[in-house]
Amino acid sequence: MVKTQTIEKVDQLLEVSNLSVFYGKLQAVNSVSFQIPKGKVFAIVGANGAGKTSLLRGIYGTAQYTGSLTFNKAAFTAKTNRFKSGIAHVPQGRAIFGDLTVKENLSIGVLGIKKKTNELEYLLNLFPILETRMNKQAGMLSGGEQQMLAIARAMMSRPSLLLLDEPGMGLSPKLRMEVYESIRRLLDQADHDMGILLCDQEIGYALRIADQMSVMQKGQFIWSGEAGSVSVDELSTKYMGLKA
Ligand SMILES: Nc1ncnc2c1ncn2[C@@H]1O[C@H](COP(=O)(O)OP(=O)(O)OP(=O)(O)O)[C@@H](O)[C@H]1O
Repeated sequence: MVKTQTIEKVDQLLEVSNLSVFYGKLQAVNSVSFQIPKGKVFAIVGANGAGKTSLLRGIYGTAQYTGSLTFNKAAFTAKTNRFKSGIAHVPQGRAIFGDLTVKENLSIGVLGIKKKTNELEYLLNLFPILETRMNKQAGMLSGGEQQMLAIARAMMSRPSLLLLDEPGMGLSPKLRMEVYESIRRLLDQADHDMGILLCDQEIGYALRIADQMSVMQKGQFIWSGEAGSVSVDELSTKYMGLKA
């Protein structure tokens, strides 16, 4: 009798095929392909100038790109509104409104979309620290709290895909770890199917929370695999040119 093997069907959230990103004549991303399954954190690590931010911008449609993007089984064109399709982008540098309160910052996250009833309650469960800071000016929060606020604001629209560009930048190792743990928690505790694409310069933090990872260099992926299949030392020495 012939044995049939059951292959688990993976439900892909985002399928990126031959993505290239350009700034005029400069090509920042060179024909990159990967998939993000629902419920997973996909991390892209690479040094300064590797092309991480450009890749996120290509996916979000804010930089000129070629290649194909399929999100929740629908093909994107350059004109598809990514936010309305269910993608939220937290760019580098915590784009919060420092003069507004935490509560006001969060309410901006749902502008322009159909309001659900309990976004705030849902978010405060995921980021309990923000509940104690609701009426505080966002500019007065610590760096880690500001980063959590930026992520929480993006989550107010309950995106299916969250794009995070170096969420630990400028934070102390302790705060950085807190932010990364809250990122993993928000995926694991989300009340809907979602995935996360995270870009980072440092392998160690990303590796702790990622399910899958790629190393990017000069606009291309030079290593891709399961995060659990590799050590920080191996990736650092072999692919990032760093000493163990
Ligand atoms: N707006 C822009 N106009 C022209 N070139 C750009 C622009 N943004 C980025 N680049 C170039 O694209 C390449 C990739 O940059 P990118 O910011 O994507 O890298 P990165 O991996 O995110 O780096 P970092 O970790 O320093 O943010 C670099 O050569 C950079 O100089």
